Amino acid sequence: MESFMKGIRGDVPCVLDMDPTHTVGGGVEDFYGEDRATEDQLVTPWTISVASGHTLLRDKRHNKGLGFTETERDAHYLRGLLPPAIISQELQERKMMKNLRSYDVPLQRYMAMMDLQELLPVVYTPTVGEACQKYGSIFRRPQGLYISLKEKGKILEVLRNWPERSIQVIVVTDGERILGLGDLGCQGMGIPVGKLSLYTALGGVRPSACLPITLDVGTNNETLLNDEFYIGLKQKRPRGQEYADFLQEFMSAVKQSYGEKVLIQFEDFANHNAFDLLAKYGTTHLVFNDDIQGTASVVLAGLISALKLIGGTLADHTFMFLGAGEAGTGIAELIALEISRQTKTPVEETRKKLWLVDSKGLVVSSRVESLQHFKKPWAHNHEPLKSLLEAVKAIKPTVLIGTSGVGQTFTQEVVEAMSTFNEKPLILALSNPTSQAECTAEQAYTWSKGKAIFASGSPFDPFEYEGKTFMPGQANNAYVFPGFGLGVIMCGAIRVHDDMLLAASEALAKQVSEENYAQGLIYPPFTNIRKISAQIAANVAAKAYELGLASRRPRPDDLVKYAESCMYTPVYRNYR
Ligand SMILES: O=C([O-])CC(=O)C(=O)O
Ligand SMILES: [Mg+2]
Repeated sequence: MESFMKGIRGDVPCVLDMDPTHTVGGGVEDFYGEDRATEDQLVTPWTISVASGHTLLRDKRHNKGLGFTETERDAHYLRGLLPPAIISQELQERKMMKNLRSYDVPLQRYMAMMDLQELLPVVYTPTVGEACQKYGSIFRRPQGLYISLKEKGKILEVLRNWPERSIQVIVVTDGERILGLGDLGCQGMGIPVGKLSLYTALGGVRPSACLPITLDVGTNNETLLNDEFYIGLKQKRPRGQEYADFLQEFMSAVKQSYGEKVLIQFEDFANHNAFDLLAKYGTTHLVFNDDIQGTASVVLAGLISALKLIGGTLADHTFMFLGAGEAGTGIAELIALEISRQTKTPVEETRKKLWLVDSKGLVVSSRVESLQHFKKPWAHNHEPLKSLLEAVKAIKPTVLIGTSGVGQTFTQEVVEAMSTFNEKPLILALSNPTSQAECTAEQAYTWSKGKAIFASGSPFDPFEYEGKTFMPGQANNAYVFPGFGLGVIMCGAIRVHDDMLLAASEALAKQVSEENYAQGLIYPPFTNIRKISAQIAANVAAKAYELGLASRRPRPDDLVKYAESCMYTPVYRNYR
């Protein structure tokens, strides 16, 4: 079986190629749990067979549709099962794109692409948000692995039902805070599926090595609980020990199944679990929280490159956040860390340049007793202020960052105030999807009279203001997590370290060209993302080696080349 797997995958030179013996500490080598079988412990007699004929056409990993050559049609019993034309992969892609573009409604495009996610650049924010909201009614065929409270005590067995054994990246959500849309329960599955599609499309991680997981622990969303089409458990979310035990079982089962070096990306958990999970499993597993760490790394990159446009060093600026949750505090902490490194000042000092505003107003020291633990480091000395506008006027930030998950909260007054004391106010409206953006590109440019440098989490079209075209950037964690993940797995990292996030930011910021700056862009265009991901992967891996956290030896000399050689491309392989 091993040689068979090498045979079908061996045509792309890549260390990520599944050598089933490559992991430590897990059950990877014992793919089917056969070694653990006893009279009481029964095992499933899994088999692997070579697909041909009708079965081959229905196997989405190997099917090429009309792309099968004459020889392959003979060799694989396909004669008669396909019409006679042979259509190249390139032509198939063109046909697919033409069909997709013929749909006017983005959600229809999403549904058309659900069948094809491994091969095409994928649907992401904003449509994935709508897809999650309507997942119950658009549900066609399952994607990803659903692990619900019903499977408590049996999670290891559920993992075994997944058809792939060699997993390198897991994106897991419990659906409690899907983008800025709130608790979507089990329907959050669109997010891990979408994120992993980007892992493949943007970061070149092999699709079969990606595992999307939704932990269904119920939902507190009354609409879903009363929806006859809801696909998840109809019960309220447990808190405390029951939740912690379930997560513990999951995390242990993952390690046991896939080993020490599988990357587990936490996605769209609610604040009250996200920080604790990251802290708890950060020391025992290879975990990464995209909303806290990925977003932070992308925003820091944007800030580093924005300095070329707004001048000064990071330490010269004053930052204000609306929203003191995962993204807000995550970004703030990474900026404070970078300033601390640059200025050799303790992070406790550098944090004072960053101000957070939450739903109760400015985060200040007089509120410290009642603050959630992740907000406490940001409670600076200042009189209490109730609104963002008051806070902006009092603190006069140079950079305003929206991470509130609430749309239309950067009002005209706020943007105008930012423009009175800043030559070029930097305004980042990061909440997703578009409906939750703190302001639109059009509003930022119009209200600032064309002064703002603007980027947002979800994409906005270029906007023309007084004869000039403004290009909004997309400050979305999608710039970093695919390359970051590739970097981590290609060097066999065993833990994620904050310095690896800084390394990713620096690599991304370096990719912004003079031409981009001239257009007011603080991020490089997404069209070059595979190249960018390779640079990020290389820088992250270099840092992991430097920190002694990389287990793959010897260290490749040219990490960029190595990253590129590790990237999977969806081209049809030739069959014997
Ligand atoms: O998914 C996205 O577009 C960015 C993200 O992580 C979030 O908003 O939670
Ligand atoms: Mg997210």
